[in-house]
Amino acid sequence: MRVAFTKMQGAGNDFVVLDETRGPLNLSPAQYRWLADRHFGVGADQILSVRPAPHPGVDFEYVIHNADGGEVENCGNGARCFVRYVHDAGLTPQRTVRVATRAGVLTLALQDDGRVTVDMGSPVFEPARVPFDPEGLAPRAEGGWQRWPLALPLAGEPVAWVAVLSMGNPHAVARVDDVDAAPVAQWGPAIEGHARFPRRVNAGFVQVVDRAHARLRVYERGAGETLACGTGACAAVVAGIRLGWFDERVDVDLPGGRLTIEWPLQTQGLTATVRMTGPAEPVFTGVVDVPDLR
Ligand SMILES: N[C@@H](CCC[C@H](N)C(=O)O)C(=O)O
Repeated sequence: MRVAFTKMQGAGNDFVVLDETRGPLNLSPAQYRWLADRHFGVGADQILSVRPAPHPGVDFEYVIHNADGGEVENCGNGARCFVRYVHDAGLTPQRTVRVATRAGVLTLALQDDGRVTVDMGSPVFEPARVPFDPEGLAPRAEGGWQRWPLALPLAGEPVAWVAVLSMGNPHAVARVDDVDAAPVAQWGPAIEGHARFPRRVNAGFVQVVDRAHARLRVYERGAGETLACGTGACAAVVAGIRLGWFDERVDVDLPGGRLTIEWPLQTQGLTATVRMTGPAEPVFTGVVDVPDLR
């Protein structure tokens, strides 16, 4: 099957974007994996599909598949690329669009400077809704609220102290002294596939530089370590604000670029929504023959 695509990136987190507004491509998980493959396919961390609005009140449906072929609930860097794509491709004249995702409705706004701001919705802390099983895990005394952070035992390793929450998709955030020396390659897969997370989890490693500045690396569920993870940046900042490390606006430096995350906990409380601002850039367009993999 011949498939037209646009390659995009947001802070180095890269995507194959597919226009399915005129009909579904009905790709199989193996075909998503092929598109994401950096040797045999196009190469991407995630595949983003633009589909028609599934219900009134939204402009499009935004569907996300990880490089491993699995469909997931949310992708922050992808959301920024999504609005840039639908605007540049002439699918809408609007600079602000509302999209339906498996995690709910997101509002995406193109800024005059080319960056994009996304209202990522409210974080979710209830373990069952992450989903996460915290039963019997020891809290760190200084956590002080909702038993955060928790000691997650890793086979053959010391425990990882993780704050767990959902930004529509699941995240476990560990604070580290130096993100360059963080054990991302060892702990990332161990946390991602930990039995306490029935749908697996994205593993973030955050260094607090000061109250308005963080450094972050993320080992993503279904994609491995990426150059940036938007929902991971939101999760790390939300966790850090709740634990008293950060003020309400934080610049997060990831290996591929900077994202600015705002969460007005003090003024609006726990249901405040998280705003993420960052880049979204087209890289190239193309047409590929996708093999008939089922
Ligand atoms: N890169 C993304 C997150 C993509 C989905 C994630 N790997 C998951 O499985 O939940 C982002 O920018 O948020």
